Amino acid sequence: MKSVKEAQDTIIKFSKKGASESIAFEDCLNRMLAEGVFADRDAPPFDRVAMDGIAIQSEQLLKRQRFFIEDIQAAGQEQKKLKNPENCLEVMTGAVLPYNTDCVIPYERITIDNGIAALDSTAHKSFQNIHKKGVDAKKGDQLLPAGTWVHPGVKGVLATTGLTMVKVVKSPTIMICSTGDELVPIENKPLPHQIRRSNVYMLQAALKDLNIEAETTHLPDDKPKLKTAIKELLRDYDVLLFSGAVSKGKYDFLPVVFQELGVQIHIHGVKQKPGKPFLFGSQGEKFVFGFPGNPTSTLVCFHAYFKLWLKQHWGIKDILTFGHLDKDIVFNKPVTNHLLVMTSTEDGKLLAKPIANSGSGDWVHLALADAFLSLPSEQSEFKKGEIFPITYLHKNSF
Ligand SMILES: Nc1nc2c(c(=O)[nH]1)N[C@H]1C(S)=C(S)[C@@H](COP(=O)(O)OP(=O)(O)OC[C@H]3O[C@@H](n4cnc5c(N)ncnc54)[C@H](O)[C@@H]3O)O[C@H]1N2
Ligand code: MOO
Ligand SMILES: [Mg+2]
Repeated sequence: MKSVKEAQDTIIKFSKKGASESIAFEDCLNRMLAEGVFADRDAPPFDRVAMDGIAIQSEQLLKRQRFFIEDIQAAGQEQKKLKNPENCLEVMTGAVLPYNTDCVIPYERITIDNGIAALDSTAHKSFQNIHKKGVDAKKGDQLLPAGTWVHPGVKGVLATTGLTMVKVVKSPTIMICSTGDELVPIENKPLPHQIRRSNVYMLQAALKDLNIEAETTHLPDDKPKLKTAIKELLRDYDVLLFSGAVSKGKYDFLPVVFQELGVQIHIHGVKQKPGKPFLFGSQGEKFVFGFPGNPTSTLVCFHAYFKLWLKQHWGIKDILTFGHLDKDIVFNKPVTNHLLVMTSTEDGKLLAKPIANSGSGDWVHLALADAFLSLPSEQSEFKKGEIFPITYLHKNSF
C-alpha cells in the first residue's frame, strides 16, 4: 500500500498539460492560457493625464504662478495643443497629455478665478501626474505567459489587448460513474434497502467549482455489464471518475474489470483514512480514478488526487495553506488522517475546528466541513494550535 506522498507523486507523474482550444473571451474566466499574450500597442498607449487639473509647461514655473486657461482637454478627445506656453489647458484624468505641456497640477493645488488658474506654489516638477507612454509595456512585449490562470485581473489585460477569442487549455472530457445496486436516482423514493446516488452530484459540483462540466451515469454491480459499459466509456471520455466498487466486497468489481480491460493500475490502496481503497489507473492517454464509495472518502480523494492530476492538466492553482488544529486529537493508526474541519480566522490565524462525525459514511456532517487537515501518519497525538496542511473542499471556503 502506498503512502499519501507516494500516491500523490504517482499522480503527478501521469499528469501533463492538456491540448488547447480557442474560446470566446466571455467564457475564459478560470481557464488556463495555452499561449502567451502580447501587447498590441504600448501601455499606456499615450502620455496619459493621471489627475484632473491643469497642464502647463514646467519651464514656466520659474517665471509665473498664474496661467490663463486656453481650453479643456477631456478624456476621449484627440490630442490638443497648448498654443501659448505661458497659458495652461484644463485636463481630465485619462486624457492625452496636450502637446506642448509636460506637467499636470491637480485642482486641489490651484484656484480658478475669471479663467485664470493660480498655483498654490511653484514646487511642481516636469512629468508629475503623467502616466508615460509605454512605461508599463512596449508594443510586442509579452504581457502574460502561457500557463497563466485567467482571474479578473488577467481578463482585464486580455480585454485591453482586444482578444475576442482566447487560446486556453482544453478541458478533459469526464464521465462520473456511480456503481452499486443499492443506489436510485435522486427523484425516486428509495425502498428501505436503497439510497439515493448522491456522490456523483457531489463530484459534479466539485468539478463545476473548478469551471469543468462533466456528465454522470450509473453502472450496475454486474461484472459483464460493467465491463461492456466501461470499455465504451474509455473510448468516449478522457477521464472516468468512479465512486464505489473498489474495496474488498464480492461486488466490488472495478479493479478486476480494469485489469481485464488492460487498464494499468498504478495505485490501489493508500495509507490514509478515509479513502484507503483509492484506485488510480490509466490506459494510454485515458485515466480512471476509483474513489471509495463512502461519501467522505469520495470527496477527500477527489481533492487529494484528482485535483492534483488536474493541476498540471488544467492548470488550477495550488492553494497550499496551513491551518491551526483547534482541538487536541489522538489518532493511533499509522496512516494519514484527513480530518474534516470547519475553518475560521482569528487574529490572522486560520483555525481548523474538527467536525464530529460517525465516519466516512456520514454524509450528514460532511456538509458542515469546508476543508480537511492532513495529519501525518508518523504522529499519533496532535495538540491544539499545531499547524497542518489544509485542503479546501469548495471554492467559497478560500
Ligand atoms: N473488508 C473490508 N471492507 C471494507 C474495506 C476494507 O478495507 N476491507 N474498506 C472500507 C472502506 S475504507 C471504504 S471507504 C469502503 C469503500 O467501498 P467501495 O469503494 O467498494 O464502495 P461501495 O462498497 O460500493 O460503497 C461503500 C458505501 O458507499 C455508498 N455509496 C457508494 N456510491 C455512492 C453514491 N454514488 N452515493 C451515495 N453513497 C454511495 C454505498 O452505498 C456504501 O454504503 O469499503 C469499506 N469496506
Ligand atoms: O477509508 Mo474508508 O475510505 O474509511 O471510508
Ligand atoms: Mg465495497
